[in-house]
Amino acid sequence: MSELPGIVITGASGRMGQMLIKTVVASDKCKLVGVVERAGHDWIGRDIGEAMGGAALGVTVTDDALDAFAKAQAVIDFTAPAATIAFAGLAAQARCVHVIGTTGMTEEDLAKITAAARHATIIRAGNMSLGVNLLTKLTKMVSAALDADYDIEIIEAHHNRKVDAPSGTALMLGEAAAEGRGVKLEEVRDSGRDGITGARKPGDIGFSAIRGGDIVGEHDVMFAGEGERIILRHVASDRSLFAKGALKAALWGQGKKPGEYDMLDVLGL
Ligand SMILES: NC(=O)C1=CN([C@@H]2O[C@H](COP(=O)(O)OP(=O)(O)OC[C@H]3O[C@@H](n4cnc5c(N)ncnc54)[C@H](O)[C@@H]3O)[C@@H](O)[C@H]2O)C=CC1
Ligand SMILES: O=C(O)C1=N[C@H](C(=O)O)C[C@H](O)C1
Repeated sequence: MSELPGIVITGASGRMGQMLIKTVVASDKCKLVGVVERAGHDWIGRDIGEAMGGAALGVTVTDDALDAFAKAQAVIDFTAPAATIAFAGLAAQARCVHVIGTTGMTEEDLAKITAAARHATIIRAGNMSLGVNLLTKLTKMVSAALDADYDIEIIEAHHNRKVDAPSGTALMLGEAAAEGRGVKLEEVRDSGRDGITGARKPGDIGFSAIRGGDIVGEHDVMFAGEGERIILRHVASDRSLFAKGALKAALWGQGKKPGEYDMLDVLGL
């Protein structure tokens, strides 16, 4: 029997890190071979199962990412932009598939990811769920069918610990809406209205962000016309959704040529 692919999870103590560890441990298609946290974190050196409050898993939390990646076939990374940029170089060096869920990256960060993808298989998406990726398809379709008399507004809601806005998902949906209209999102994006903003500019795509409590992730794409509104909605109620999508991506990426892929490639949408 051939060896199961070994997976490393970065950001091991995070909300997504812990969910990903549970998902990988529960899978019979891969094995957990490493977990990485930032230098100085008090979980470094501890068994990850015990650190998470359960039974030992025989995997020690490390801050030596390259050493962990060298023993793996894939890295699943839901951390922060600066960490993800560094991991992209290390995953390429270690010849690991790099699955990136981290959001909040700048254009400059994304250019670095594209550069790393010349030598590595990178799968990146602001949302790894099947539902949201389907919603991007629907958004593009509806946007293409309607003219600019329908104002497009994207409204997202997340928990009170989220650090970036608009969410990665909202931006994916905005890109899809812009593509449907045949325009560039950066030319029509309107985020964070406040004060005397003036009337809405026709053709703009607006973004609003709600932050509160333990909301996992909710996204509406509203097409507001004269006398009607069409609203496409996705509600995530459990983070395991994202972790299962990320693991699917890590397995799908095995043996794929270096390049930048997304969840539409993984899901065949
Ligand atoms: N694409 C998707 O489907 C989803 C993406 N996300 C994104 O994933 C990211 C993480 O989200 P959460 O888990 O909620 O955040 P979190 O704050 O709970 O976890 C982030 C973890 O990364 C760790 N970290 C930071 N720098 C590091 C470094 N240099 N080395 C190793 N570990 C490092 C932190 O210590 C922390 O444990 C965010 O950007 C979020 O938007 C979250 C859910 C779904
Ligand atoms: O930070 C989160 O929690 C989430 N982040 C992603 C995003 O920015 O869209 C995906 C999901 O909505 C949860």
